[in-house]
Amino acid sequence: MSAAPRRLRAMTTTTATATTAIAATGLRKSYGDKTVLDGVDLHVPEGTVFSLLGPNGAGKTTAVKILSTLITADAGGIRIAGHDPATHPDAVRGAIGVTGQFSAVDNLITGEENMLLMADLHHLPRREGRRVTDELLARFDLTDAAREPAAAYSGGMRRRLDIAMTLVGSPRIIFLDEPTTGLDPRSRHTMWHIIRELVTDGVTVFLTTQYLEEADELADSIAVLHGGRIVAHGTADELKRLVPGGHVRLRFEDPGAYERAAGELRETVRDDQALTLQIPSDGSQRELRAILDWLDAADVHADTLTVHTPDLDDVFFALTATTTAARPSPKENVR
Ligand SMILES: Nc1ncnc2c1ncn2[C@@H]1O[C@H](COP(=O)(O)OP(=O)(O)OP(=O)(O)O)[C@@H](O)[C@H]1O
Repeated sequence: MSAAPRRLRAMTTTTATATTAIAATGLRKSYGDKTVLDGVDLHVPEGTVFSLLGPNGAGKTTAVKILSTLITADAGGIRIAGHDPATHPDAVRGAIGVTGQFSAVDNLITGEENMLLMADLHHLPRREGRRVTDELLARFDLTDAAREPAAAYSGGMRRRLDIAMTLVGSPRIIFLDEPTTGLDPRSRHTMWHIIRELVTDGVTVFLTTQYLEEADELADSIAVLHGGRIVAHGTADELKRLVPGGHVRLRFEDPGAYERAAGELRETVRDDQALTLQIPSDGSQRELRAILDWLDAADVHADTLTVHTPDLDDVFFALTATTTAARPSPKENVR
């Protein structure tokens, strides 16, 4: 985990009086007889990264659309940068930027033209628009490609241009709806770097993501949306403490040693194909020593021993288990 979120976490937990950038209470939204948001409360202090997690169809985009004035809630109170979107939508729009799953980039014109168009939309004087465009294109490593049509950009470049366009209006709050979906690992890391820089500049980031690792890396605070409600809320570390799942994994190359160990050890989860045993453990030195002592005493030789502490994936799948299919990660492919 990076140093920046830790620093921010410490800051947000100690600064109880921090100004609130985004607040929602009792947010409700239904489409026909389908209730998507069923009384959602959110609180995001200024200058922090908040991540809304939830399985597909949980209502994350709906929440972003409501908070960013694109649609209205059926009920609930909202304050964005101190403004009520129901009564002062323009004030809210002036304070926020939104980068959705569907890009605002016009593929038929160049990156530079997209930026200048955005500067015009924000009524920036010509020279100021030019300056901001050049500065942002340089910041997002797009200067060399500035005069190429956006259609020729890679997915990562287009996503960077999209965020650069959002920043033309200098928003203090940015909604990023799945900003790294479909990006390769390198582009994803670049995006994470951009998000961290935004926060360093004091911008508040509201992030929805399908990648738990992304929330773990970036977010000061995480809420899990499920069944229309926030089912858990806290820092990544707080959420990880909610679920058991720590274990030590022993892997054997010799089937005989594996069988002997499996026969002796109680409370293990066997994987007969991979010849691994999973022993519940908090990963403490005391428990590891006990396992090693037992292996020595039983004269059993494990080829590898790895310690697994619960991660956000464990939390997510535990909290959203009722409608989410079995966890696909190969590391959970244990019988
Ligand atoms: N305009 C609409 N009319 C009817 N139903 C809608 C509308 N918009 C969203 N929904 C439904 O509301 C639910 C929540 O959708 P939403 O897009 O907010 O979920 P999400 O958490 O962002 O999902 P994903 O991760 O797949 O993007 C879904 O069941 C969706 O089909």
